[in-house]
Amino acid sequence: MTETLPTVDVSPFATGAPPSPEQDAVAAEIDRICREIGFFLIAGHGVDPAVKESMFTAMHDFFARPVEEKEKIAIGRSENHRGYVGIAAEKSDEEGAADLKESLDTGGEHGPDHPEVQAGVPTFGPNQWPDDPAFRAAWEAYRTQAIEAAQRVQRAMARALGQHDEFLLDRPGGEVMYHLRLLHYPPQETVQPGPDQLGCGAHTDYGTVTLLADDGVGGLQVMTRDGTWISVGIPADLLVVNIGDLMAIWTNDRWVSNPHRVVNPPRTDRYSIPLFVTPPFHAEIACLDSCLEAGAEPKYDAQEAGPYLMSRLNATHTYRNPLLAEAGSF
Ligand SMILES: O=C(O)CCC(=O)C(=O)O
Ligand SMILES: [Fe+2]
Repeated sequence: MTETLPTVDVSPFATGAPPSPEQDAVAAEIDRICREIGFFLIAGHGVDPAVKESMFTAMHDFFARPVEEKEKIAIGRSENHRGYVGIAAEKSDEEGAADLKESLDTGGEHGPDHPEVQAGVPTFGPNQWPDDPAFRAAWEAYRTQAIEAAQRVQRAMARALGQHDEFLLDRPGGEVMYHLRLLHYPPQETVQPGPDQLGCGAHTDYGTVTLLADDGVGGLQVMTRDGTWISVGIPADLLVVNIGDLMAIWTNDRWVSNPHRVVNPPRTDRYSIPLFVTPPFHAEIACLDSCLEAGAEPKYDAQEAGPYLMSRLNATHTYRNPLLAEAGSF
């Protein structure tokens, strides 16, 4: 069954907007939705449709290249988790089969003088670029606008949680991390899924929030709090926002980090672009007082954001974990 997720207009939280009653209404609406399902659609995100379209065009061109060319920028050549991940080189569901998707992982572009690079923080450093000048221009334009959209959402969420508006954007422990992932799911006929094999196995996201654009082909499925899988369609002018594990820890599960997965479409390719937002590498994530009901205990141990992220990447990527590859079905 395809469901329509609720839509929230986040434009009142545009960078520089003065405080307004509309903002309070947006924050209250997000709180109401995320208590039930940690997935919703956003309008008023500020991403120009032409900028999004150019990003999809550039990624189509990249994924259409021969695999040997894509492997020249393989993620295993990067010391900071950026580059190409081939088909079946990741297990989003550690217990399940390998993912039938390929990706190009990108993050902030950090030179050798960046303090976090100097400090050897493993999520900071240079990207590996496709050999295509148009790619980088399209990427820069899209990433800038997607980050602005994610910041609108983070301000609204901070307000909803009774914190000051910049709470999620300005944490001790470094810079908020924005990891832009370009994903390609080939058609079922091409990849021939094994039994229970998916484009992206069931998983929860690891960070604070994820902002997702897709090409309208469909295939994303979300598990609701009561354990039912629903298929989610994404209207062309909207983006999806979903809650990740660190936000569930911060809110003591007031907001849900839903398992979700992707099925390879029949007879057509699917392309999607998640922007993963993770708190600063050294930020301590512990249950917020505003989310702890009287007499209740925190459900989760506090986590340091970066090491939590790395533990999840180590558990799911073959290039980080040779044992995972040996475990079979890769
Ligand atoms: O491709 C999608 O729609 C979702 C991908 C996803 O869930 C992920 O990369 O974490
Ligand atoms: Fe995900």
